[in-house]
Amino acid sequence: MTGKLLLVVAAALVDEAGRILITQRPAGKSMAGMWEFPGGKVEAGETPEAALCRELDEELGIDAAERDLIPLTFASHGYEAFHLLMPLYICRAWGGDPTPREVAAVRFVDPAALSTFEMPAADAPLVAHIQSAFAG
Ligand SMILES: Nc1nc2c([nH]c(=O)n2[C@H]2C[C@H](O)[C@@H](COP(=O)(O)OP(=O)(O)OP(=O)(O)O)O2)c(=O)[nH]1
Repeated sequence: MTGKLLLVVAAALVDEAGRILITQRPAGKSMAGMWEFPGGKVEAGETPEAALCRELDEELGIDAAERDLIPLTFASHGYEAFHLLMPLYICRAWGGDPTPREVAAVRFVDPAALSTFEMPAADAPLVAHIQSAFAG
């Protein structure tokens, strides 16, 4: 492996209609304009669940409880500069309305439509997993 292992946590927020929330990366960041699952890096001394609740608040202004984060799957992907390890949680309950804060845009989309959005390479297996798990 070249580079370091980077631990990032992410959530698939699911609304009552079964749609999944994705956020758009803002200009100035790596992979700007791409769509992804909300989340971010786990900081030193933080649990993955605490990091995810913090990121959901910072990025979307929503209040999620750790007990409402259900492990779904994970991504393990080698980027040029680092290897990404990213647990993905499902979350169906939170407080507040998701509002773009540190992200360019927020959308709820049908699982089948997820593949029409440009997402980071690491996310392809996650999208496939969600689509098969949510196939109606
Ligand atoms: N939140 C999130 N990050 C993802 C996804 N897929 C994926 O490859 N990533 C990568 C992008 C970033 O390199 C890293 C998340 O870091 P971050 O969101 O906390 O930090 P950042 O955008 O400021 O990172 P960067 O500009 O330094 O690359 O994980 C995803 O679905 N959601």
